Amino acid sequence: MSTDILTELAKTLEQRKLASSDSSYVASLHAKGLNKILEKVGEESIETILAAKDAINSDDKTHLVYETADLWFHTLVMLSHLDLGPEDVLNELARRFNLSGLEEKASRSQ
Ligand SMILES: N=c1c2ncn([C@@H]3O[C@H](COP(=O)(O)OP(=O)(O)OP(=O)(O)O)[C@@H](O)[C@H]3O)c2ncn1[C@@H]1O[C@H](COP(=O)(O)O)[C@@H](O)[C@H]1O
Repeated sequence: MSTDILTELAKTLEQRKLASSDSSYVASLHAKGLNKILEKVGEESIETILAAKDAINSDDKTHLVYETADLWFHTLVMLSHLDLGPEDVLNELARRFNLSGLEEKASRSQ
């Protein structure tokens, strides 16, 4: 489920590169260009940091999850704009995980 949604969302983001910017937020970001997309990544990063600071003294971490989703979403738009996708980042994380030997340790402990 979790990686499926990344894959499906990435497909939609790719399609939005060719869509009209009138009715699509993502198409409007692509049309405005990389600097606008990076501006959004920066804004969402700050909002995520502030939400994390609030979350430390709260039982309700919903706002932090919401802001993190905004941040992940805008980084996916950034990757798509540069002809990359979530699989590139997931492959890199998998490479690091395998390098560290954690995968082997995790399967032994199951
Ligand atoms: N997951 C998202 C998603 N998350 C956040 N957002 C938008 O990201 C924006 C970020 O919030 P802000 O408050 O900063 O936005 P804003 O003030 O409208 O933006 P700016 O004018 O500052 O750029 C909001 O407009 C949100 O609606 C998203 N917009 C779209 N998606 C997905 O992308 C798909 C394609 O979207 P469209 O291109 O709009 O069809 C959708 O089906 C969704 O699955």
